[in-house]
Amino acid sequence: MLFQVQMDVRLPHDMPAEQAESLKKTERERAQALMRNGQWRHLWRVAGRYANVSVFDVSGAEELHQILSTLPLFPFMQIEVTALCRHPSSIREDDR
Ligand SMILES: O=C(O)CC1=CCC(=O)O1
Repeated sequence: MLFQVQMDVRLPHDMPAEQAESLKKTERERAQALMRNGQWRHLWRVAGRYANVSVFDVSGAEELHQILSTLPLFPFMQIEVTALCRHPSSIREDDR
């Protein structure tokens, strides 16, 4: 199943810079591992905001929740999930 996920990152202003950089580094490593195994299909920055729009390819809501809730930045993100399905007019073979 495909899910669009919007993540808005809200790091506390008083978080020490070192801690913030460490969290971002571990988040990047985890995201790239999930991209390599195909679960995190797209990752786009929302222009002008500390937010991303992503597409996940997972078995269902439980797997998606397991992934999102274990992201290093999870405690500092507001997350919105939208289930996707194939559009009948799409000509892209990978939109499944
Ligand atoms: O910067 C973000 O939008 C949060 C994030 C998700 C994956 C990653 O590497 O950073």
